[in-house]
Amino acid sequence: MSGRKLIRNGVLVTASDTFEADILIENGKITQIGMGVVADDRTEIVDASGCYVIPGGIDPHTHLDMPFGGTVTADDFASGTAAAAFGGTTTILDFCLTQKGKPLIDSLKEWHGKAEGKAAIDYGFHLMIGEMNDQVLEELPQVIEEEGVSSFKVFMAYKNQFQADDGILFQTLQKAKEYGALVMVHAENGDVIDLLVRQALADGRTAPIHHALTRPSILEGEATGRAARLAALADSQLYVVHVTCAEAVEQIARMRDMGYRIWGETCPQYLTLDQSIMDQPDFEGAKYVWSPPLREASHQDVLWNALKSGQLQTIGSDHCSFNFKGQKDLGKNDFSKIPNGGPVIEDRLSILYSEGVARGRISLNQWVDLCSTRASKLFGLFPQKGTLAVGTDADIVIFDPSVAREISASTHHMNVDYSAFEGMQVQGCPITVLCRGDYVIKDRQFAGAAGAGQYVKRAKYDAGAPMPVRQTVTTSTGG
Ligand SMILES: NC(=O)NCCC(=O)O
Ligand SMILES: [Zn+2]
Ligand SMILES: [Zn+2]
Repeated sequence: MSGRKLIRNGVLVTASDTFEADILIENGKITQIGMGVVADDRTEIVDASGCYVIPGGIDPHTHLDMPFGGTVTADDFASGTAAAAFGGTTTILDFCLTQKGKPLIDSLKEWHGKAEGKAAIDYGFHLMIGEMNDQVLEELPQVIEEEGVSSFKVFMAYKNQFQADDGILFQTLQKAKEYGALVMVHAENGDVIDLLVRQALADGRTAPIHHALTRPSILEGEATGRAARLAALADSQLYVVHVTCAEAVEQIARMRDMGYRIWGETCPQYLTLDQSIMDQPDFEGAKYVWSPPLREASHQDVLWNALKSGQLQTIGSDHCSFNFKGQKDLGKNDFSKIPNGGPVIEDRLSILYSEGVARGRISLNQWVDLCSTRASKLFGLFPQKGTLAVGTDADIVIFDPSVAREISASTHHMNVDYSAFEGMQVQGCPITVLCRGDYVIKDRQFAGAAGAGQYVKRAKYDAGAPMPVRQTVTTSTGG
């Protein structure tokens, strides 16, 4: 159990407030917040002068130790969660893959086995739904009630691999409404993409840029709109992961305007990188193969505006790292064989602060909401995590906005041989990170332990609480 700590002289930032106060931590919880909190001689004083003190980041979208594209992600729960902590994240929600015919509970056991003894920060799981039958229907209530897994993921893409059909998605939405869960979708039209990919390869278009060109934004918009309408029909809630483009934002905004419970996440890569980076010589573009793909630069303004106006509500990393050498090069002669995904878990908060807050695109409080609080509320972690309040877990980041640094693979802590953001100058850095009152990062050094992270059972989705606010900002469709 963590000792007593008193964080002094910092500026506390929550999703709603910014104020000067001390924070007392006892037995892993916040027990006092106020000015002039008195410390006894057993209390360690942690000085946060010149820094923001924020709730630990919650990354709602990670893939650690995940088999994909004929290989396994470079980061497991040890390296991935340590890197997350360096970046100011204290809880991740990782995607547990399932297999047809295999009990859901067995897949969850497998994912527990990957995380236990390795995770340095707290973690929970989303569960993939790839089929719908009597066994799945029977297991769903147990997954929610006993396992504390209250979010399901349905892939509308990756044909012949993870893709589910509309019937499976619709029934998952119906059951989520009935039992109190949130359905997450990877929204791209997998059938049409599969055809476009086969046509490109038959024409000899094999380079990484063709990954992006065969997954046009209109197919993300179409799938997003389809999923949102199925959710509306089921009177259920929907969370669209990794939104990349104006067409998808427009669909989400329209349905939210009508009062539907539709939520959207985007990621640092879509806010800062554009498709042109994939068209480099020497197969360099493979480093930036994500699905959905990077878009033309014009989509970035739409995404920033959507974050600012509340049309998109969360930032996930979609961390899914593969080494350039030995993994990405599986697709040297065929872009469709390049493992999809990239390393982002460590850079999420810093990029959002630097490109968002420091450049005046979002407020400090929005930064905290996007990177922590909103995910906590949507995924059944609130108020235990995602805010600074008496009685909550002491998951706390001391963030120094005055530190200027350069992102680089030579200094990052992810177990991968390149950085997607190599050379990017960022303002601000997490200095000290506490998870339930224990140091994970102290003065920018790792001070945690593999296995110290705990599994968090999550509450059911609360349909009553987070209804969308009517939007007043209109979105450009990007042409
Ligand atoms: N996004 C990506 O390219 N890889 C991770 C798997 C997914 O989220 O679709
Ligand atoms: Zn996805
Ligand atoms: Zn993902």
